[in-house]
Amino acid sequence: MEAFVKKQLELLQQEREAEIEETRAWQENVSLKELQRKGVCLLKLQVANQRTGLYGRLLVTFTPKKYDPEAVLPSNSFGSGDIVGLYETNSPSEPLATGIVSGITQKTVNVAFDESHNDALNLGSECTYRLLKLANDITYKRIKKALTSLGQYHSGPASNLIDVLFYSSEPKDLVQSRPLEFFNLALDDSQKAAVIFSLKQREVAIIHGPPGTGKTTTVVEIILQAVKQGLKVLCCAPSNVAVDNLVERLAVYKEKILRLGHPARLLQSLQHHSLDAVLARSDNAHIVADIRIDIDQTFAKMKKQQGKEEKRSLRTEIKGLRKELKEREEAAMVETLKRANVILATNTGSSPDGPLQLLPKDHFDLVVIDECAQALEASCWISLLQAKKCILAGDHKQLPPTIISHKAAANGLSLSLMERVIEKYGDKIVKMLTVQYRMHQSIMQWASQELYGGRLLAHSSVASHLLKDLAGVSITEETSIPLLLIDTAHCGLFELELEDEQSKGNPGEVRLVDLHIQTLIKAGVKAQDIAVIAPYNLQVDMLRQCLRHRYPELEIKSVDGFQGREKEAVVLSFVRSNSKGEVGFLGEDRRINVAITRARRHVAVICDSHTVGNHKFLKDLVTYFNEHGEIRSAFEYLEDIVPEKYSRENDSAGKQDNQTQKKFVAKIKKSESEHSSNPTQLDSNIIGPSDCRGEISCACMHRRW
Ligand SMILES: Nc1ncnc2c1ncn2[C@@H]1O[C@H](COP(=O)(O)OP(=O)(O)OP(=O)(O)O)[C@@H](O)[C@H]1O
Repeated sequence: MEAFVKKQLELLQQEREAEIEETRAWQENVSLKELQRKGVCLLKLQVANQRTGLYGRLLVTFTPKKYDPEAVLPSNSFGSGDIVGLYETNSPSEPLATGIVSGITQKTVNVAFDESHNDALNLGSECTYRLLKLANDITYKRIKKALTSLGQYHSGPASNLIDVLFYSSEPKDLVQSRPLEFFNLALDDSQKAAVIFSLKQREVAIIHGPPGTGKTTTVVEIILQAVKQGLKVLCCAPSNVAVDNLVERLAVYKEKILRLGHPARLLQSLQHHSLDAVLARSDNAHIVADIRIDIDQTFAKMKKQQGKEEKRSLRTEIKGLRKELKEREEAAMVETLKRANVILATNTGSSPDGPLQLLPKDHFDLVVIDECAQALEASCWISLLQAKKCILAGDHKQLPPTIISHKAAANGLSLSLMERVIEKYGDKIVKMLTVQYRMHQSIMQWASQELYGGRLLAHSSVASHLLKDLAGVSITEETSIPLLLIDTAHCGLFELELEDEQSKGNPGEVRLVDLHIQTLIKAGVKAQDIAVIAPYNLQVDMLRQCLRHRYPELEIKSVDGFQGREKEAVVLSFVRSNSKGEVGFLGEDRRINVAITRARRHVAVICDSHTVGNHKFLKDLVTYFNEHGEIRSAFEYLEDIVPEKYSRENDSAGKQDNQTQKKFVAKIKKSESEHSSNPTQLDSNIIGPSDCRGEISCACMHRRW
């Protein structure tokens, strides 16, 4: 364990340095205007409104400094929960304060500033300000602290758990428990088995939930059963979205739950479960509300005051009121925390230096970590040190946590706790869910064979569902097939080669995606039921530029950004098409698994089978589509393709013994004769290579891949 802690601390340091370096590299070398263009800075803002909100914080609404009330903010990447620095326009270096974005519209951005800051904050309505997105080092500090505590842990509630997770003792024999009465009567046998197994294990149980197998459904049942047994549960996940998902699902059962975390970061519909909201409903609430009114009134008085002395005295008064507010809230906090049966937070939000420090060390009986395979192991130790037993849920066959430092990732930072422990103990501690409720069986079968030992079964409600079965969708060729591959091999639709661009784009594939989307929409499939997914951010940008204005409800995202989601139809653009046969990070099996398994009824893959065929896993995918789906050549879609030279096509067509290749040769010949007499133009509505280049140069700076 000591060796693990030492190594993790080193790797974390490398990761932190890589992140700082990345941020510095693109922030230092560019002007503020350039930063605004890249979406990470908002210039010339004015204060439209400021009030005490979000449970005692100063909430400031900023708008563009223009006299036109219709003025909108420039396009930006600000989102709820982002940490931002507030600067005066004319003072370039130090921020006046840091805050958290609590909401953003086209015309306004709301920022919540904590009490410690807003004493000093005196924002004038005539001044102009800028907001800049900042890197967050709180997460690193908390993870580091947890690792240090793990290294120094001698005795406490988590002793046995630590021994098992670091292999100095075996997971203990099962303890007997009485037959369960399930809350959710629809659970399937594999889910029931996972619930029973998890409750019986003494130190650790793992729920392996392949895509769509009801992992969260199972975790919710486990939590409800644990509470029924009188246990206090701390439930975590690496992201706010995943935690909110659990809060939403548990709330249905009217369980006593409490969500920790800055209210600005929580889904609005769930804010009433937040600690701040529960406190606001506590017996102290009236007194607290009165103090808040006093704060607002004193604040308003202070702003009108001209005299320095009076201002200072009012500021002191505000400080005193805030102190009283805090003390009263803290007293109520202990009571609220103790009353809850399930406390939910992100991994880092469960830090014992937050509200949880008010609880006794042995308060929790069970820690549940959902989406554990996507979390840094070190971040899991923040909550794990607080209980004697843990249940981990996730799927280590999907994408691991995002790591910036390739070196740190290669040396073990991307290995999740879940994967590490499964490697050691295998079936002794794992139960896999085997019935999936998302995909048509042909879509599922590929993932099952390749990654899940052929153990997945499609539930009868989804096994043969197709797009044509959806209300309002007509029966066409496209809506009647679950698997379609549009092959660009030998069509000359190469990826862009740009020296200063790390990411990849492929304009030809953008056109093919567009045409396939048009076909689906024409058949009656709703844009909101379709996702377009590409592994590269540059391609995502290009696809958005081409499609967004026509189909605002179409979701276009990177693979990594779509993990955990599903859509009726998914169109994938694999992008890579080059003479060297390079597939880059498309060669990560887990990324392809996530991409394919987002689809419920239809998945269309657009790729160059010649290029991706150089990678075994991708080649097998193409073969699978060949055997179980429909394959079309890009020639069937684009009239204006100038085929590649015969030398390249000959060599692969001879090697790959499949019908597609034969089809292509025929197509190439046909197309060649047509093209020689009928050169066509690029459709002016469709993005072409020259349109894309402008977008590339301004979108690349903040991209990892
Ligand atoms: N036993 C069941 N009977 C019917 N439907 C179920 C069952 N279990 C899960 N589902 C459905 O399957 C879908 C996926 O469930 P859930 O969100 O729990 O899965 P998940 O594994 O957490 O998802 P993801 O793969 O996105 O992580 C939901 O629509 C859920 O209602």
